[in-house]
Amino acid sequence: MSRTAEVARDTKETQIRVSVDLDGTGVSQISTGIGFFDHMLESFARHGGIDLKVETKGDLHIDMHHTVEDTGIVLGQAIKQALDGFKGVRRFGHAYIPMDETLTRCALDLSNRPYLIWKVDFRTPKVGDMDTELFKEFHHAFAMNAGACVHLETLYGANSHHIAESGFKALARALRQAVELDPKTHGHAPSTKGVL
Ligand SMILES: O=P(O)(O)OC[C@@H](O)[C@@H](O)c1cnc[nH]1
Repeated sequence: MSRTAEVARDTKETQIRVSVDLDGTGVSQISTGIGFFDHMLESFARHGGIDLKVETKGDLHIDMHHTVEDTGIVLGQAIKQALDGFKGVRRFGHAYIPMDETLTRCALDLSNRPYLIWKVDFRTPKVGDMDTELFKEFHHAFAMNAGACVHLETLYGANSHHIAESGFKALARALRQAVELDPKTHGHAPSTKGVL
C-alpha cells in the first residue's frame, strides 16, 4: 500500500507544491525562501521518517506570514491525503525531544477532529530570519489540515532555535508513531465509530 500524496495550491499570495511518502527514509528537498523554515522542514522530514518535497513561492516582499501558514496548510493536506482515511494506523503518538537546555513534548491524535494546544513561548521576536510568532501559525495550519489533534508544549528551555527545532522534531516523532501501521486494526480506521 503506497502512502504517498502530491498536493498543489495556488493563490495570489503563494504557489505551493508538496509531495510526501509516509514510508520513506526522511530525505527532503525543501525550498520556501526562508532559510530557518527550510531547516525546520528538513528536520521534520528526517525525524518523521517522511520523504518530503516542498516548493513554496510566496509573497515575501510583504512578510513571511502567508508563506509559512500556507505551507502548513498544504503539508497538512498532503499528510491527510496520504493517510487515506487513517485506515490501519496506530492513530496516537507522542514524543519528548531534548535539545541542549530545552525539553519539548508533543502528543498527537489523528482523530480527524483537528485541534491545537500551543504552550510554546519565545524570548526573542526572531530566530534566524524568521519571526517566532509564525511557528504557531504553521503548527495550527498543519494540525487543522492534517485532521490532527496536536498538543505541543515547551516544558522548559531558553534558546529560540532549540525551542523551535525541538517543536518540529517532537511533532515529527509523534506523527511518525501515529502513522505506523497497527496490525490489530486489520486495516480499518482505529475508532469505535468505525471511521475517522
Ligand atoms: O539533528 P541534530 O539535533 O543533530 O542537528 C540539528 C541541527 O540543527 C543542529 O546543528 C543544532 C544544534 N543546535 C541547534 N541546531
